This record gives sequence, C-alpha cells and structure tokens, in this order.
Amino acid sequence: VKLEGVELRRVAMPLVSPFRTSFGTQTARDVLLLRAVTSEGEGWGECVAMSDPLYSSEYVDATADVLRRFFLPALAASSEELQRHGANAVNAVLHRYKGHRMAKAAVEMAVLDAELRAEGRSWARELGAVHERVPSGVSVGIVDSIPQLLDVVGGYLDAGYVRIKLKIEPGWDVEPVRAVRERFGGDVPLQVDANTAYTLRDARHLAELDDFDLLLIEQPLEEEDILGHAELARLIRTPVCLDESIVSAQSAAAAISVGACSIINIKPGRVGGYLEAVRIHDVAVAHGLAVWCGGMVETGLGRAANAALAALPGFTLPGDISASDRFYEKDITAPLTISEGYMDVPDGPGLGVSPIPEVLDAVTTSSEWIAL
Ligand SMILES: CSCC[C@@H](NC(=O)CCC(=O)O)C(=O)O
Ligand SMILES: [Mg+2]
Repeated sequence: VKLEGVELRRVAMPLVSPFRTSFGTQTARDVLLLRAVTSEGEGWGECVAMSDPLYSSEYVDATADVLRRFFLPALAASSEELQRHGANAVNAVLHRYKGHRMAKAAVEMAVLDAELRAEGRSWARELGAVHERVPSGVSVGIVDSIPQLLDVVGGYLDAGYVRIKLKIEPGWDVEPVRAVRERFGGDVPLQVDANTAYTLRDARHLAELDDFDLLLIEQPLEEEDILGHAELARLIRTPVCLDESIVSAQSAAAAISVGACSIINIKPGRVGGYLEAVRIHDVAVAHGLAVWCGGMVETGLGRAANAALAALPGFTLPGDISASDRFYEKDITAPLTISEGYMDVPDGPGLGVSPIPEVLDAVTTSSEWIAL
C-alpha cells in the first residue's frame, strides 16, 4: 500500500462524568485521530495518549510531534517496504525510534484499517477472533463517598455489565471493596486497579483485599518494579495483573518468567499496536495466563478495534470494553452498545465503524494534513 498522506485530527470529547483514578481526574478527552490516505483508500487510527504524562510518559502533544517530525517522514522514506508489507512493516520501520508506542500504535492502526477496508476484511478476522460478541466489564472511578460509589456500581450492574473494576488508591481501597461486596454479594465479578499507587510497604494492607475474592489486583506497584510485583505476588492471594508494566511481548515474557503477574491487561496503544497485542496474547496463552482487553477511554474507533481483539481465544476475562455511553454523550461513531452484558464484535471491513462526518467536525479542534 502506498501511503500518500496522513491527517492529524484532534478532537475534544467531554466525558459524561468525571473519571478519577489514582493519578488524577479527567473530565474530557483531547484525542489525536489519524486518517491515513493510501493508494487503496482511507483508514483511521486512534492514539490513546492522555493530555498529561500521568498514566505513562506519553501525552497527546508529544505523540503528534513525534509523528510529524520522525515517524511519518520515516514511513515516507520506506515507501518500498510499506508498499510490499503494509501495516506489518510499520513497527519494523519505526523500531529504531525508542518508545512512543502509542504514536506507533496509532499509525499502524490507520494503515491496517486502510488495507483491511480495501480488502473487505474485518479487524476481527485479521487478528484471529473466534467469538461474535464479547462480555463487557466496566471501570468505576474513585468518587467522593461510599454511598455514591454504591449508586454508581448499582447503575452499571442494572445496565448489564458483567464485571466491575474499582479504581483504588491509598485511603480508598479496602472499605469501598467491602461495601460493594456487602451490598451486591460475593458473586459479582469484581477487581481493582491501583495504577501504580502502592509500594511493597503496603503489602500487608493489600493482603486485606484477599478476603473479598477479587478476580485480580491490577498494577499495584510502579510500572518498572517488575521484581516488586513478583515479591508482592508471594505476599497476597489476590492474583496480580499487570497493565502499565507490559509494553511488549518481550516484557510480557520477562514479567511472566519472574512470576510478576498471573494475568495481563492488554492495551494495544500501550504496546505499540494491535499486531503486538496479538503477540502478547500468544505469549500469555503459551504460559497458561489469562488476558483481558483494557481500555483507554477510546472513542468508538478504538472501542470497536478492542472488541475485536477481546474476541481472541485467550481473552478469557471480561475487558474494559464498555458501551460508548459509559464515557461519551455522543460518540464520533455510531454508538457501541451492550445487550445482556455483551458487545457485538464489528464484522464489517476494517474497523467496521467510521466517524460520522458531521459529528466528527463538531468536536474537531484542529486538523493538519501531512503529505508523504
Ligand atoms: C484515564 S484511565 C485510563 C487507564 C485505565 N483504564 C480504565 O480504567 C478503563 C477505561 C475504559 O473503560 O476505557 C487503566 O489503567 O486500566
Ligand atoms: Mg489499568
């Protein structure tokens, strides 16, 4: 495929309610979208980077800059390779550049979408999906009080979500979990996500969560503390799941081999793209680990791609693949919905969804065309 140019389009998407985690509170998303124009047609990519480098070192202005100054020129200079191998060549061409995996993921996604739309092939089929619909879990932010939390959780259970994930941080962990268990019972699939907020000194405290039969505790320690997670896993019974720490199939293999995790949250943007996400799935499955698909508050574009990824055989735990209306009043695509707790996996060409032009234009804050 010949890459003729890429549009960098920024959209401002207000959230339906503030989303608070251990690293901050979001009320809106400033999202970078890529529209790749190729010889075979157009494709869309979504960059999952947040506005501030608080989840990881990437942030949306930096991803636009690294695409503009390094990645897109490099792809233009490797048009031969791109013509021959398409999206499979993107990460190979960009490998010499360190990090910026969310930016790499976005351009690989846009090129892959263009190719698949042209071939009439779905994202699900390309990645190896084996299900037509996937169970939908939901991520619940930190709120001001326990009663408010119980209302929020009750609302999502009424909406049909099959798994509840609670954001936790020091001072908001054992009590909220206890309250949810007491109110909704022991059968509700329940897990927690600390986003690196604890240290090994908190091990004894985190062991108090063992009484609540959680599916997992996600990323309790900082992302580079692989050995710390292995030590923590020996001190608590709740299975340790890694998110921020797993940036590639190689780092997944390393974390698994030292016993740092028994479950992995796979996020394509964090690991450089959907193709690497499948490799991590394969490594985890080969070691007998369960994986699930995490979320980065994506628009319908990334949400649709994540639903397809979550349909691979090793994704045996519900993912953070909630309906569009969990975060957005009006999504830029036709809204993704759940019924009886499941989301249909898109089966159209490419992502299977597209931005609705007038909706996209209404939320666009900037657009920049980069000819290649
Ligand atoms: C701003 S929070 C983004 C990262 C967070 N994501 C979620 O909690 C799920 C968000 C979603 O459902 O898209 C995580 O660490 O897993
Ligand atoms: Mg997480």
